Amino acid sequence: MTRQIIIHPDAGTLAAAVAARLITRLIDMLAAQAEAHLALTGGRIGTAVLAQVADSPACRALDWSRVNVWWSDERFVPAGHPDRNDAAAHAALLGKVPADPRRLHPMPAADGPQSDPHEAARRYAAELAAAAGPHRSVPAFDVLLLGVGEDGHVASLFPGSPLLAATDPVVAVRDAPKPPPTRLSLSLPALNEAREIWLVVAGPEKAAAVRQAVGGGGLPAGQVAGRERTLWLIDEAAATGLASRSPGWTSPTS
Ligand SMILES: O=C(O)[C@H](O)[C@@H](O)[C@H](O)[C@H](O)COP(=O)(O)O
Repeated sequence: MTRQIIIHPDAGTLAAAVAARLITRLIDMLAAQAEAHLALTGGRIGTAVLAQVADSPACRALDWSRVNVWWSDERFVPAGHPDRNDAAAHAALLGKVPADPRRLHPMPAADGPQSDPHEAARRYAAELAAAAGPHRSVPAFDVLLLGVGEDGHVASLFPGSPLLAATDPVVAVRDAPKPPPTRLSLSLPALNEAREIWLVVAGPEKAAAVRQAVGGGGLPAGQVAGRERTLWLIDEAAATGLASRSPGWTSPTS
């Protein structure tokens, strides 16, 4: 399993580079398999990546009809609410590509049939299991994108939360420090089923979390690892103070 830190000059370059990397990775994967499973998250840089994917001429080279799209977390608000991560993803990308609607798997909304977040979490877990294949509870996400909060959270798993020890694939979050407070999130075991996890991080306010997570400091962001590859894709500002050789990580300068 490779662990790599790749640093880009600024947030704009980072978003464009991650978009190019994602398109190429998905094209390569679809050359070897019938379908791909992509897991999206919310947040500014995550959404900026999706917008850059949509703007890339290479976007049309990807057979979107074979891409299953999941979410690693979602705000538990009514469907279509601007706070929804799937609303941001649809506006940035999914509404602009010929995706197969049957392969788009938004998390349940607060105004849906499961008005209780725990019930909604169970329903999404069932949807994941149905697509997972034998002996699995979630698909082996080919690429799972994550943003990282200033506090080192990923998806909607926050530092100190008892949900970090959850084993169910999907958890209901009631007291998220980042508004809105009620959310759904994949658990750490579900996140770590991914073949590749890409943590995309920009801004000086994230530098401390990056250093601590990469250094093994116990933050949620430091507890995710792809089964085949873990990439930290960050800009210079978020790399502030990062040792040029972080133990156990390779980087272009190493
Ligand atoms: O629902 C959310 O808000 C995201 O899932 C969350 O995990 C986000 O990715 C990070 O908070 C980083 O967000 P920024 O990139 O906007 O700082």
